[in-house]
Amino acid sequence: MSLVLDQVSYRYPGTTQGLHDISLDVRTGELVAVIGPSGSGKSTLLKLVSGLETGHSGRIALDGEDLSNKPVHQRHIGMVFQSYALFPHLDVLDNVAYGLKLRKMPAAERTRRAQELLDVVGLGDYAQRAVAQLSGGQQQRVALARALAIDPRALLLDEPLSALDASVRGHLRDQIRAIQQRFNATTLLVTHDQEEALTMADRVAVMKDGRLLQIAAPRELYERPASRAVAQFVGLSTLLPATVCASDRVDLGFAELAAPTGSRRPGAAVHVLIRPEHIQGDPPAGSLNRLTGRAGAQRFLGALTRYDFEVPGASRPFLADSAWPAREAIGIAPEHVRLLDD
Ligand SMILES: Nc1ncnc2c1ncn2[C@@H]1O[C@H](COP(=O)(O)OP(=O)(O)OP(=O)(O)O)[C@@H](O)[C@H]1O
Repeated sequence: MSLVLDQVSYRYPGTTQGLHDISLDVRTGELVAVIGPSGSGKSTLLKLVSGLETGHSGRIALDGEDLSNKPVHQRHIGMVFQSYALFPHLDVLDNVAYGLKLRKMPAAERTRRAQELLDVVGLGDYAQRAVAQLSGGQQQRVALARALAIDPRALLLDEPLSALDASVRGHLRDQIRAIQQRFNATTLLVTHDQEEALTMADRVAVMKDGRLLQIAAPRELYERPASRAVAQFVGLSTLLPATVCASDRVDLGFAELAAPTGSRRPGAAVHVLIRPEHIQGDPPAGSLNRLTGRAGAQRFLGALTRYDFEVPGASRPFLADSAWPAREAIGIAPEHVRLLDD
């Protein structure tokens, strides 16, 4: 089942907030994560796909079928929310079987199906437990089992892990991804956690102010952000204004760097993007793109130290990751100096 949004716009009545001209497709079995600052429209997007919010322009279609006039229950979409939204008066098995009961599946069959899904999420022995006796992570697995039980045409996950402890989150992230792949479920995942998005998704969509800024595979998004807004939101970096001064050089004001400038002309205003892991400490004197200065604030992160490196004249320090902070200079290979057009 492929999910297609074609020029979808939506405005909350009486406001200017909503979505503006969103086009994106989620291929069969693909997991697309939607990230963006608070208020960027991530939840609104899921609500429109699920049918919890209606009245958009443009088209939302599942395998070619327009969903616009279908009520929530006829869309056949599985949903998992941040708040587990389980029924406290039903036991675990009945929670999972709930959607099947609505769909009038015979009792014996739905018990078998619900038990099967509980086995998949590793809670086969918890079928008769009360929901309140489960941990947050277990409740979220029940919610996932319930969403999958109806054999959904698509799966919508809205911040499914954000209420959980960090230790549970990492494990459950892997589990959800494995189950999503096993079911070949076409999935939209909304998260404010970019690490979650980059690790779980086939592609990541970045939203801001109700618009889609970029959609790309995690590595592509990280290595080739389309704009400064995306670069600032995805991963850590140093971003500095610069001017192209020759076919392979940019001028930062306080120094020049060798960099691939593509087809840009001298005088073009750009921003230089440098990722922390691409900064080399104390390169040999005379090497290309060597900048002298001194290390500032340091944060020890175990395997590496993240530190600021201050270069005289620069408006902000360079952010670098390495085993040890540089003593007197940093270096950046030209291919790791990325230019973003202003
Ligand atoms: N029911 C509503 N009525 C009016 N405006 C709304 C409503 N719900 C959301 N908005 C506005 O629409 C915009 C998008 O909200 P949305 O909840 O989709 O953002 P989000 O990216 O999911 O944010 P967060 O990460 O904080 O959950 C925001 O400016 C928000 O204030």
